Amino acid sequence: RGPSPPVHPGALPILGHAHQLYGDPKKFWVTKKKMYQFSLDSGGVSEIRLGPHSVYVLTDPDDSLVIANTCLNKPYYYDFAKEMFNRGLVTASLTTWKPHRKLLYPAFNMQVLATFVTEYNTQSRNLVAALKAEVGKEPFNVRQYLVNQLLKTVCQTSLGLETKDKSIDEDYANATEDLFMLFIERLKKIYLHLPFIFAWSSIKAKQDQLLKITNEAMFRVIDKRKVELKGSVVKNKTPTRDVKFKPLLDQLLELSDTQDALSDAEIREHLDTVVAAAYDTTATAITYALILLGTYPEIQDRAYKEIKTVLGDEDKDISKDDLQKLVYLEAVLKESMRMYPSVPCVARSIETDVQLKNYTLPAGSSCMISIYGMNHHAMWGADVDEFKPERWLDPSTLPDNPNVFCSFSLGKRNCLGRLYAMLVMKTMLAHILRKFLIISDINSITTQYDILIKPADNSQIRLELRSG
Ligand code: HEM
Repeated sequence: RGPSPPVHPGALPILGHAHQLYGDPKKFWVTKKKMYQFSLDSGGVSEIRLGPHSVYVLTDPDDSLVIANTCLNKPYYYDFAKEMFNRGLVTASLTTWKPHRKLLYPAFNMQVLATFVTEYNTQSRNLVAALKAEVGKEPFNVRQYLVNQLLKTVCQTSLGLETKDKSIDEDYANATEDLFMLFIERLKKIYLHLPFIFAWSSIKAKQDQLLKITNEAMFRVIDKRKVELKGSVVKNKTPTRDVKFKPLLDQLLELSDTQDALSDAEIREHLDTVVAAAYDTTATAITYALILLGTYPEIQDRAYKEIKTVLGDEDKDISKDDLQKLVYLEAVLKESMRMYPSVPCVARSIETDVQLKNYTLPAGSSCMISIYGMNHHAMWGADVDEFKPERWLDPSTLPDNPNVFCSFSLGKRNCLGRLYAMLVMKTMLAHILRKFLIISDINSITTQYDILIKPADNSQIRLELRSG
């Protein structure tokens, strides 16, 4: 089989590297960063061991693409989240994922997303109104504001919920966040990887309580919408409320009616997946963009001037065409997502031997594709650790290998919502920047990891009102 990749330092007999995963979310992030760095220093592939299980850490973009396109199943530790998401796209096994990705794909095309832009504007205005309470005060937790607003935005566009509808609210968001913490808890304690031990653990009991909250909330939304749609067919009325788009839920119910393609349980799993995949990732990405803009006033100034040039002085809504013209703002977002990718790694199961450039990875192992590692690869140049949105404006200053930027993952199982994410994030950022001056210091912020990377501190940014 040829040479094996270098093994990350510190492996113990039986445990492997499992003992290094212990500790709080801040320490966990420090450990993960060390693992990515070792892989980078080792030429792009290294190995860690979770007990008897080998996990290869990839930071080489070509090898990562090979894995991303040939190994389409997720490893057994994604199953920890299966009780919540099951056949939802992120956790689905290959046989379910393939037909379901085809079914959901049209719901994320530009034509559909363009109909959401008015909603993105409305939610951005609500966000700006809420943020006014923080003007002139001490640094605060802007991520929490963004989480609340983006959850509402996603509930509108995916579930058709009106703003005042509280079916999916903070309780749902908190339960989801707690569930993620439990999945991580289980990942770190390898004895809990064994289903029969996990079944008797306090984590399983807590998980069941939380799943009851999230499942019941989502089934209530589906049932209510079914009744509404039936009622409107009987009365021959248009089924949509006073919104000008068809939410994902309606599209899935239609598929279930016309093609008998999806059960209610599958619809619930897709909706939970899309909601969970959407609001926290985008909230985190905007948070880091704001912190970085607050740290570099000249970059913030350039972004502000571009917004003023494209939108003028009026407080008008931002159209899809305006969004396309905000090229510097897009560069700011891409650069902050390069430096702080909300999802720093994804994993794949290796079911048959896979030949990479220098190694053959054996069947029965798994692979961690380090998005963070590749976004910090030496291919970016000597200024890899600097926040430089300008690099995105001139293709000759970007690495030749396009896969080296992979904040939305890479290959066939990449992020289905990337276009949605870019549109909503640009709209929100533009609304925030045209109203407020952001002051922050990225160097005072520590990062923690709980599937996503997030600022560990609540003191994230300060706001001043702009005069012009
Ligand atoms: C900054 C925002 C976002 C980031 C960084 C991000 C990143 C990612 C990544 C890395 C994956 C691969 C996960 C894995 O393989 O384990 C993924 C998958 C996915 N994302 Fe996103 N995402 C974002 C926003 C969104 C939004 C807004 C939506 C929906 C509206 C969405 C829907 C999905 C779905 C459905 C998948 C599963 C795709 C599949 O397996 O076919 N994401 N995302």
